[in-house]
Amino acid sequence: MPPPAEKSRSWSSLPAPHRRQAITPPTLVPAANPIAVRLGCRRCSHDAPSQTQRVSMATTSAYVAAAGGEAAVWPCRGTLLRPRPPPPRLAFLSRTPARGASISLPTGLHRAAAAAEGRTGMGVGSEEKEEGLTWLELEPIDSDDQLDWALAAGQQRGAPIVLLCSPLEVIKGVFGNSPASIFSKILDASGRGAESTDLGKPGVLMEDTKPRNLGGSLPVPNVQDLAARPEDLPPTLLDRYLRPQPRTVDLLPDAPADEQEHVPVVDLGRLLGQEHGAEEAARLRFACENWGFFQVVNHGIPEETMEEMKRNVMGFFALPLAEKASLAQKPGGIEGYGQAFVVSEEQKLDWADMFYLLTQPPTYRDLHLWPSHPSTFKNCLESYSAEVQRVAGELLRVMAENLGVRDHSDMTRLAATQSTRMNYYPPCPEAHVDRVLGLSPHSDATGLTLLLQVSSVPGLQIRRNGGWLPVMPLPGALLANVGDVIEVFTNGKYKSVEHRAVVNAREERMSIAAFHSSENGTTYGPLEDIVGDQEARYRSISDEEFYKLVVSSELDGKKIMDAMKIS
Ligand SMILES: O=C(O)CCC(=O)C(=O)O
Ligand SMILES: [Fe+2]
Repeated sequence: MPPPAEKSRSWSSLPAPHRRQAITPPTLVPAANPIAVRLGCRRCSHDAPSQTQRVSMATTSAYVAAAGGEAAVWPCRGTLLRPRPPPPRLAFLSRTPARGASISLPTGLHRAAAAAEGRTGMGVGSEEKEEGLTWLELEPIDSDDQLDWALAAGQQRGAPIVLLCSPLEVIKGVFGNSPASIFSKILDASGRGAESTDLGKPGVLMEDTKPRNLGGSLPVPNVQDLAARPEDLPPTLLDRYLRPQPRTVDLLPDAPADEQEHVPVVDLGRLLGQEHGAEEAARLRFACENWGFFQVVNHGIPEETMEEMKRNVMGFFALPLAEKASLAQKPGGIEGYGQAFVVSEEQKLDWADMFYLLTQPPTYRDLHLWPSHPSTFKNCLESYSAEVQRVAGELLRVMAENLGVRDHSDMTRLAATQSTRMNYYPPCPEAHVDRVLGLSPHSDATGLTLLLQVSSVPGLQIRRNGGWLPVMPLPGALLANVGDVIEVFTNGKYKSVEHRAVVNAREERMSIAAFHSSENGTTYGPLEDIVGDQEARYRSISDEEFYKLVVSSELDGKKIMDAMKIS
């Protein structure tokens, strides 16, 4: 669904109370307090009742990330922030388009101003009732002077400022100035200078969009529900799950039982350390070149975080169907509870349900779809997803080194976004188990996947030497695999590997796959440093075009890569 159209607003068109602030404009001095700057959006993906609330939702994650704080967010109902001490550095966060630049300040001051005018709340609605800091839009900025004014206002109030920006061309049009000079002004005003951050490059406007809707899947029955009453499964429906060929026939003929030990293991602690770094990097290179899959151990994610994530996912899938269904995918969208990649009534269906969420960066999240039960789910997913994203970034950096990519960010940008797919494979009636698959053969259409298996029930199989090799993750390990985007970036040097999930007659199985990719609005194509003087073997296309192709296709081996190859 397109975002709600924003009312066009300008400084002078604002109602008077917005402008009546007792601030002496502008004498910019280096700030004692850091100013949090967010290049972001003034819209939310949902219909908030007021502009103000949209802004407050959009700024939440910026503030939280900048302040290193915690937040509990209720879509359209306001935001409760529990700030922690300010961050050591200025943070540039992710970006989405909006019509104009604006600056936001904490609401307390607005409340004071509103109260002085005998008004209550300036349209903040339920936000007023929450304790703690909330955010309000202060003013749109549409000139250099106004920017100075707002920065000075922020300084005077010692308040964190959230700057919400438009796409690059709008900024250029409005300010007639280069974005870099605007941002260096902000950096100077913050007293932080041009420090770099983990989240972006200061002085560089990173133009971006919230993910566009790239399409969805045809609706399918809920498999957990079908599995709960197999006797009611009509033969015509069952037929949609039964594949022509028993799954056992294509198992690797001679796969020794212990073959899975050969899926390479990479020790992240060693990889990042001085002493064994080179040795471990060679292991990573070998895994990427020869397997496309490896297990990551010693990754630094606290065991408790992993275990809690598993408990929450189990708890979520154990909820009554009606409660899960309240988080169902919307028609034409992929995020939420349901299934993906079903594009025709004829195709064979997977014996599984999935719950899919955009998890990083925080501004990409649709918090409507984050479950309230189990009550720990949201916080847990928040911590888990950040940890996993860190691991992805670290692995990608060493991959860049291994590949001789000079600017590591060419690879590490593939950890900029993350989506999390929680898979639930119910037990399948014994009589059919051999002809039913939990997840059709596919390669992952993103950059790097990190998979956490929830229990010890086996199910994952990878394509190897012409057959299917069962893989059982080591306890506490994450299973990593190279996705299609890395295959394209590396011009085929690292290949994504087909895999599938089989089902079990008696036991349910769950897995949590975190897919990492670049921000929206980029191009996918072979990296120059890798192609060198050779031929590019894959086409370069926009990520949007790429993902539209992915979402509108049935999961079918490496079909997407075939479409990307230059023949
Ligand atoms: O459940 C599994 O082990 C595999 C999941 C997977 O491949 C996916 O979600 O893409
Ligand atoms: Fe996968």
